[in-house]
Amino acid sequence: MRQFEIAPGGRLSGHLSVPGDKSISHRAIMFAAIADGRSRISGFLESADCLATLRAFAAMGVSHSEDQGDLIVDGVGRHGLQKPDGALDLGNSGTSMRLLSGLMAGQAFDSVLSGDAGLSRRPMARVIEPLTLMNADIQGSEGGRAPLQIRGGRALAGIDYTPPVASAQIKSCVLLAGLYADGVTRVNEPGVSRDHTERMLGAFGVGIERKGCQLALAGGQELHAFDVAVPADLSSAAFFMVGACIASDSALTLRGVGVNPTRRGIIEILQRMGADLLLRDEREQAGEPVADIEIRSSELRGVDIGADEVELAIDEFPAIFIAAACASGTTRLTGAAELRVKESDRIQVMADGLATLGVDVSVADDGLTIIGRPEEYSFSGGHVHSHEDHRIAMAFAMAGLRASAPITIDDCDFVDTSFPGFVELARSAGLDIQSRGMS
Ligand SMILES: O=C(O)C1=C[C@@H](OP(=O)(O)O)[C@@H](O)[C@H](O)C1
Ligand SMILES: C=C(OP(=O)(O)O)C(=O)O
Repeated sequence: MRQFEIAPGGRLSGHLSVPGDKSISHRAIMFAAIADGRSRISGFLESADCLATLRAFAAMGVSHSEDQGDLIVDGVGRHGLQKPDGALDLGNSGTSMRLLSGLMAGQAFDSVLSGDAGLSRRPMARVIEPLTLMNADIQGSEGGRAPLQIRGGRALAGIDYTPPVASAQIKSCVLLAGLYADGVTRVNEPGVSRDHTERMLGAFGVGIERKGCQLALAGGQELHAFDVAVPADLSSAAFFMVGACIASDSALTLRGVGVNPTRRGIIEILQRMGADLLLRDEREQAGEPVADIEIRSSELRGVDIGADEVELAIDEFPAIFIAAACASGTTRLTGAAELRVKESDRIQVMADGLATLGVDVSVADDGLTIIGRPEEYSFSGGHVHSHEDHRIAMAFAMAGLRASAPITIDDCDFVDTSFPGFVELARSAGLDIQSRGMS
């Protein structure tokens, strides 16, 4: 397993392009695969998670190729997927498993969705339940975990469903099954969640209607090829945004980052904390809002973050906690129990790492409280465990910028699930980071 070693101090500067958006890359493959015709995907994220999705469709007879750095996918149509030879191994990727479960429920053939040890610990009852209501035959192993066994050839029926938590993965799963169902499928969102599925289904020619918090999609619609231009991933940019805020004498521009309103909670939270952060040249790219983000060293202050903001910044909390530890005053997060069921228990694992680095932190069931240390060295050095969670590893890497001694981080191979090239990009921006050990 690779380990990161970060020498203390440093500043971040320059113009950076972080890799493509993971959520949008997954959806681009899935929708292009079941569309009629050839789609071109530029800016596709070649991370382990998205490559797992790509391999799953290749195993179902969807061919792809590369042209001038773009990914070309030859769609097979809504009913053109073929039975794969074995289980579809989705690695560490929750998005692949939950969205594919909806798609597989509508196929004529049986399938098995499996994943690595981390993915096999994550809750899948949240997709098994609505799919079962739609008359799918889907079985998890004990406690509703992967592997998922899905029987094909079922007549699915549209449902009117309210998920128990705001989740783009549950919403997208139900809508994808809805494409194969008789009648209309309705999802009532209990809170705002990222809307990439709705935007991209629309771009592929699917009629999907929103009335307030309800989405409605009629079954039986065909998708038509579309060229997707994937923006840079705000969730990857988040580490550099926080790094530039907390390091002295720093100024970064992050180019072409997705700033979808259902995803940009971190921008609002950092601005509320006093970050010197500006969006430049806001524009639209293949149906998604994009901007350049300029960010400079900032004197941050602690804030309260409540349930209504959680899903808008769901993957950015590890980075936000690092910012909070460098702020003056206290940051309190509530309503964030969902963080406990990501690649790791991101509340406990971050709290443990922060405590190791000398930060005063207390944990509640649904959040945590961090008492910031705005002094020059907000963190001591120390040895932090990422628990095989990419976002934990990258967040603690940025803590090195305000540490008094070296920080080492375990289990960093998983960074490749979302951010291949993180170490090289961070070094080019000024972080003194080394990656050691075998992958
Ligand atoms: O739909 C997606 O692409 C994702 C949705 C989020 O999960 P939930 O929707 O379950 O909160 C997020 O944590 C995940 O990284 C990607
Ligand atoms: C939660 C994440 O991804 P997934 O659910 O796709 O594993 C993430 O990338 O932070």
